[in-house]
Amino acid sequence: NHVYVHIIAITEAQCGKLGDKMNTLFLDAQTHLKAAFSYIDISEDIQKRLKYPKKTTLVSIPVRMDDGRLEVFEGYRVQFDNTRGPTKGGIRFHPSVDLDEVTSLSFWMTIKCAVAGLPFGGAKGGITVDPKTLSRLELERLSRGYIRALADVIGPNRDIPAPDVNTNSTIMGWMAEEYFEIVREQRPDVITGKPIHLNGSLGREAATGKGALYTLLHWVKSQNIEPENTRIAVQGFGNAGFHFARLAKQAGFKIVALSDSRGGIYSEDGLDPERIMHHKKTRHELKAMLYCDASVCDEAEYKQISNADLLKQDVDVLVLAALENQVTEKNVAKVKAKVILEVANGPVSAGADDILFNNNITVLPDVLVNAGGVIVSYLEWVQNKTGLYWEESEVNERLKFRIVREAETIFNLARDKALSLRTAAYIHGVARIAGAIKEKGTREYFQNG
Ligand SMILES: NC(=O)C1=CN([C@@H]2O[C@H](COP(=O)(O)OP(=O)(O)OC[C@H]3O[C@@H](n4cnc5c(N)ncnc54)[C@H](O)[C@@H]3O)[C@@H](O)[C@H]2O)C=CC1
Ligand SMILES: O=C(O)CCC(=O)C(=O)O
Repeated sequence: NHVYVHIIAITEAQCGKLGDKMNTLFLDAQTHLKAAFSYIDISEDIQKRLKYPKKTTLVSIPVRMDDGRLEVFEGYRVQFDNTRGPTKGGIRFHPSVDLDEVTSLSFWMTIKCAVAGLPFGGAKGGITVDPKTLSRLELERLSRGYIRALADVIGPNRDIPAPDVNTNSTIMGWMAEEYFEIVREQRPDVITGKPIHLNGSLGREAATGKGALYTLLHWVKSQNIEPENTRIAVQGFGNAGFHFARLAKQAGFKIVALSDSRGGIYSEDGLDPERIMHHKKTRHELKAMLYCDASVCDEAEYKQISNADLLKQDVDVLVLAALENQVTEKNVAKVKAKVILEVANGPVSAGADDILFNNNITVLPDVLVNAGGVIVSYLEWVQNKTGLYWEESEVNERLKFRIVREAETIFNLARDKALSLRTAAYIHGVARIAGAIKEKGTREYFQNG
């Protein structure tokens, strides 16, 4: 029965019916594609091609648990489109991972890699698991099992995974090592986001947050706004949210609210993300800051807020750096921020996005804002392929150059055509994908076999 459900799910994903059946994220994500199509001269064939994931793989991963039990986990890898190059995208470990979510994330990766001008298509993977319930050895066995199950599907010139929610450089290191064992060859270019000691790139850890900051800085400059006069609330205090908050404070912005999955804190005087991360690491929750002695923390007054409260803060910029569908038609009316910075993938639903546009709230879109991660992953892949490793400053320069260049194009397009920044970003990315599909010739589209 279990296998049967998997086969049905794959068939439906391949037939593009996934959205209709599950009626959720993938269908919502595709709305932006439709909006972009109306501004581009793009054939019906190409439009149709972009609605279907190219390849969907579902695997079961048996793991021997520490107490001797065998547990079987569900794993996914969706390779959405590889017209512009090998597919690329992270691996998520989370209880909510399912085919709908992974397909949507693989679609966003396809648009993002094109927006960033990288020679990659898009993919995403995941395992339905709460990694917090596993021991370190169970986590390693699960990570290695994922690669054993998918070794034929990924590859340095085929599909290159990377970290996403609840995965990190350590897990990428285990995965890369497992792949080397299978292919009997050292191929560091098979996975990015690896530890520095295992041929990872300097700068990858902070790249997503840093890219988001470069995009925001370019935006405030275009609007003649000073960082010092800009108050920010950040939802999500993991890899992307923490590095963004840390670097934004350094750049002069005032971070007044932060949250993680267990709740948030607010301070009118401004928060220090590095100090808060230190407390989170020792006490395992961001709110630990609330209980700590003022002499250990600092003089600021902290107030506890809920995740829902964070979204309603009267700030200049609301940064969404957690999961998808955080601002929807249900809560969008409560958003008071003037700008939303989408560091997470898909944090604003399509319906909410339209309302925000009509209310003159600027949304800086995920496919541009969080592209810093995959841009530095690309730089890691290039370094692995050439064997020549760069200084961190060189990596950061290349990241900045690329993301600011694409941001400038998108900001100009949105201004000239009076479009939302998201529609402009999709037009920019989809035009590159459509160009590649067209140049590839007609074999796939007009002939059998
Ligand atoms: N890590 C990377 O390089 C990239 C990550 N992203 C996206 O950024 C987002 C965050 O990813 P990471 O930082 O890597 O994951 P992470 O696992 O390091 O951190 C996620 C954070 O979100 C928090 N969170 C979860 N649910 C929440 C809620 N309802 N309210 C507030 N906080 C909540 C968690 O407690 C955690 O602090 C995801 O959408 C991911 O796809 C995008 C591009 C690259
Ligand atoms: O670094 C990468 O290859 C992909 C990161 C990712 O999963 C994302 O941008 O959502």
